[in-house]
Amino acid sequence: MSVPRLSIRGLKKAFGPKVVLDGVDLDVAVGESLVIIGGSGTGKSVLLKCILGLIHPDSGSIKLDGQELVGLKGKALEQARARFGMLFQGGALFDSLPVWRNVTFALTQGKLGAGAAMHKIAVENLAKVGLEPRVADLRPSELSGGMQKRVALARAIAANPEILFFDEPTTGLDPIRADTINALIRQQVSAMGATALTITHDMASARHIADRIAMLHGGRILWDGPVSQLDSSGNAFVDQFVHGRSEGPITAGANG
Ligand SMILES: Nc1ncnc2c1ncn2[C@@H]1O[C@H](COP(=O)(O)OP(=O)(O)OP(=O)(O)O)[C@@H](O)[C@H]1O
Repeated sequence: MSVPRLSIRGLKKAFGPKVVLDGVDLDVAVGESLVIIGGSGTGKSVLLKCILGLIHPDSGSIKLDGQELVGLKGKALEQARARFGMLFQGGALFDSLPVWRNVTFALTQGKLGAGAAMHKIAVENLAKVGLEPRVADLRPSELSGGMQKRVALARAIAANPEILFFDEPTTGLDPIRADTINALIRQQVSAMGATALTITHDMASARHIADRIAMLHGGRILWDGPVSQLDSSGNAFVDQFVHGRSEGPITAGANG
């Protein structure tokens, strides 16, 4: 078997007495789109932040192509992160910068300069997400929520990363705009041959984006399988979550 692009073993993280991750094991294969589902407060964001190196886990391992990420610092961490593209919840665009500067932010590391070349790259990436060239010169605040998400997606893909992370990519969008974003994510991930890891509690989005789904609950991955098996998982927790039932083994408020 080939080495997974991302391999997580025994990952633990607690904040004081509150155990959030309690031994997460998860592999993401090269070119696979994996979606992590789970209720509010189950630790999806904490897991993502551990992978991105924004939170230090208490123990466990996160390997990228076999290389340990936990404990990486300085240049080595920067090099690993350069392979990542990220779409943050809410877009996280800079309103003080025009759209084209936002899209090329990772390429310029926030520095100004190389204007014409960067503008061209921004326009090319905006086209990939269905936005016209004129959008490049607008400010994020002049765009609708759906357009802002597209700009954020253009920014995530602009540096041609090998691994894309999507944090609640459809939050705040109506179902039609959400579906457009899901389709664009699917399309771009395939076109780039990238590996994708998404966290969401939007089941429509999960079904659309995923090759494989993993459910985080009680600090662990309690089920993972192909999206085609989601409705026949035979797991009462997955069933309850997927169908949004209030009755079942998951109790509301259990995770804070
Ligand atoms: N820096 C922190 N300090 C203390 N507690 C934290 C910190 N970050 C997260 N937590 C706690 O960890 C738990 C998991 O939070 P997390 O944001 O990962 O949940 P989530 O699954 O992403 O939820 P949602 O779907 O609502 O975004 C929560 O109880 C949260 O309060």
